[in-house]
Amino acid sequence: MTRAHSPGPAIRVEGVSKRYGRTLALDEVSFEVRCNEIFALLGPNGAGKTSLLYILCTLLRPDSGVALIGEFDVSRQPLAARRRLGVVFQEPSLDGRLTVYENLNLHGLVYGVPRKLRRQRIDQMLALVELTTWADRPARSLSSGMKRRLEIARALIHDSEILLLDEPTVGLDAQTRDRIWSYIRQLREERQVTVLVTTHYIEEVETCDRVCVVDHGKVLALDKPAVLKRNHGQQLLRIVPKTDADHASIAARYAARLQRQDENEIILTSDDAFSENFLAENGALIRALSIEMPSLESVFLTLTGRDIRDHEASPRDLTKAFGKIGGEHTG
Ligand SMILES: Nc1ncnc2c1ncn2[C@@H]1O[C@H](COP(=O)(O)OP(=O)(O)OP(=O)(O)O)[C@@H](O)[C@H]1O
Repeated sequence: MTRAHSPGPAIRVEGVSKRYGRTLALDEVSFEVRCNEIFALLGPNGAGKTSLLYILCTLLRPDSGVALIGEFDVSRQPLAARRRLGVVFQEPSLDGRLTVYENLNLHGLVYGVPRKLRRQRIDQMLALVELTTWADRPARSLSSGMKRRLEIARALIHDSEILLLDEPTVGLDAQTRDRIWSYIRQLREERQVTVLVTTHYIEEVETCDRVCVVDHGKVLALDKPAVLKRNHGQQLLRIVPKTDADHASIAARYAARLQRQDENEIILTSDDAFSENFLAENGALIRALSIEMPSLESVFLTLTGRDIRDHEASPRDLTKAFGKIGGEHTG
């Protein structure tokens, strides 16, 4: 199936801000997503990605700024904007008692897809996400990876042009994550869908067309992965010193190159000659050392001063998850 795209961008966000009490979740965010691209919003937990997605899918109103889906303003024409969108949220939203087929059918009914077309699309989507043989099973009997595949299929039953995916692979094993990404790419090729995906898995954004790095509600950089690496990437040396005293002496001696340190590790900016000299001079002080070529991780570190690996779910995130389900709490 081919799709004729309108000439403008698929998504336009202009100066969007959103505040929860004292927390400024989005601070004048602006960017455009081109038709048919796979666009990643990369940022740690709490960066503002979900708030932005909620605004785009009309569940949350921005305090200021404008967000457009195609030519439709999400605040003024929410229904028209919504019809163009398929959304997969972080929290599963399938009805576990209904079968796989019924979940898809219900979605088609809600969006007013005529019966014959509904059947046809359900069959197509089930085939795409390889769930045809599961059509008559209750959704609750699926594994988490299969549920995520079903949610992606469901988001496309009303022939949405734009797919918003909030951390679609979070909590899934590596093989399932690869599979989900191959469906996403296939959708882009075969159905000319535009995909905006949020993630904090840096390796996943390598294959996206463009990456928007966000932190503390601000866009820090936006470009193709290769360009981000060229402009902001650094070769890094990750060093695990043997003792606390070794740690202190390395950190003091190379303060000018210090990117980040914690109790286990020191990260220095590097190049080939520096790495070689460092090892020759400090070999006796270190337990382990690894060289990282310019990567998106180093881009993130350079832009934010923080390591994206530090951001695992914390008790604060769990409290925030409560807020997302319904409660509003101020930070
Ligand atoms: N309902 C809410 N009430 C109060 N603060 C909130 C609420 N939802 C989000 N926040 C805060 O707004 C900021 C941005 O949160 P948001 O969920 O948009 O970030 P995120 O990048 O999507 O993170 P995650 O990956 O954890 O979903 C955070 O500081 C968060 O604590």
